[in-house]
Amino acid sequence: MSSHGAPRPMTARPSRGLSGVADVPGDKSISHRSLILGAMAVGETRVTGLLEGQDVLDTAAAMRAFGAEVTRDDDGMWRVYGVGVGGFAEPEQVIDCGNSGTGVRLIMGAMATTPIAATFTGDASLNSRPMGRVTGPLEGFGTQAYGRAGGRLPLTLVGAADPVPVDHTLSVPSAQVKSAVLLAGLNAPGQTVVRETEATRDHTERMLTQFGAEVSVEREGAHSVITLTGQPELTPQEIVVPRDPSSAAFPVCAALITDGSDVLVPGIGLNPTRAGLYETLREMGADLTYENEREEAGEPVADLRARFSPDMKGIEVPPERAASMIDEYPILSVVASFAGGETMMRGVKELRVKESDRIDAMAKGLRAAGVTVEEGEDWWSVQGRGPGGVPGGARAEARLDHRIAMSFLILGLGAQKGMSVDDAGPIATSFPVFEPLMTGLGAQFVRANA
Ligand SMILES: O=C(O)C1=C[C@@H](OP(=O)(O)O)[C@@H](O)[C@H](O)C1
Ligand SMILES: C=C(OP(=O)(O)O)C(=O)O
Repeated sequence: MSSHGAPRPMTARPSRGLSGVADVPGDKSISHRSLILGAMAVGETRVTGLLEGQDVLDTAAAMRAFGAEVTRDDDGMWRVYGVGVGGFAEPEQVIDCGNSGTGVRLIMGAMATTPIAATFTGDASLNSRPMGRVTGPLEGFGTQAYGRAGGRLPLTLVGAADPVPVDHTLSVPSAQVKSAVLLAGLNAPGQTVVRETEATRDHTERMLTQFGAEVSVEREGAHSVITLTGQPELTPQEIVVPRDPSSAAFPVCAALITDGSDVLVPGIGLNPTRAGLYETLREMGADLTYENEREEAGEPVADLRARFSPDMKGIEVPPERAASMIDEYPILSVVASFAGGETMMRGVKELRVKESDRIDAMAKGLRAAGVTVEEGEDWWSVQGRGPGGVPGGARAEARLDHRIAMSFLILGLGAQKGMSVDDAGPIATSFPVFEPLMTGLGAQFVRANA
């Protein structure tokens, strides 16, 4: 939903000795896909562990608007009664995807090859993000797109009546674009091909296979050719959503930078296309261990244990790792502020087109907190001040961006004078229990400015 309500300022006070078990919610990427593919299957898909963040709730509402029945049992299990590939009905109202790039881009793909029209909108953040990267390849199927300048939302799509499959090479490393094309390919006869030169998260490919679609992936290094055979009948599934590694990053990083901490974050999905942050933290010298490594619902999973790590050193993050940790750069820059020496992050221009320009948002807030940051279009660097060396005591702008709000609140736990954000409201889009979960570990948060 685009109405966001009054801003909710919040302050994090210096905190030490965070401890306990942090049960983070389900993976956001997998949650969106469960609802969308459930809606495109014939019959009832059941989903447990679905993330009940606003982004995913908006996708659930959108699936209802396209004709699927989506319900939640009292025990938290979600049921999706799908209408089949090509079975979407024309929505009567505008589809409001709120703050969610994943939601709107995947749903546009899912409807693009059904002969119906739909108009999409979102909040001020989403309506400023580029959509041409998705509507361009969708036009190859015969879909028509009418958006604002630069392909921005609000935007109307008219689905192709006689779709032709496409062979698309991604021009940006984006799982959202890849997924939109594959979902559109579901209702095109013949083979839809997506080629990527940098590996991005592969949840769509995995889940399409799980639902019974024919998908082949040929890999050579980071290059992949993904081929989907169109017009399958998708079989409903029982899905158990693993816990989100992108949300787990916040309690893990809080433990690393606050004196005396020891936190366990169980059952975290460690799909290699998502786990880049944890590799990076270990290279920096973080006391971070994987316990009880196992497989759950076809995804590698482990319990993460993070302890206060006063000896972390800045590193040069390999650019080829960027896609596997793209949402984690804001919180990495916070950890880098408490490490010794420089952390250099290159190949990250995609950060400029997320919910906010994340390089600019973090650079401004970190500088206000007393940290030196340099930046160029495609890179940024942070000069670490060592454990206990970050002054803090400033107020950062969240810019309708959940990850920016959470990152500065975590910074405040380790900074000398804490840290405030002007609006913690956006956190509910991806991590609705962030505040109780963190305070349960011993973090001190105060609503309104302290
Ligand atoms: O496919 C997905 O679920 C996502 C892909 C990424 O976006 P891009 O595809 O734009 O890189 C990521 O930033 C987003 O949070 C979730
Ligand atoms: C970029 C993100 O989400 P989305 O693109 O779905 O809005 C994110 O969650 O960090």
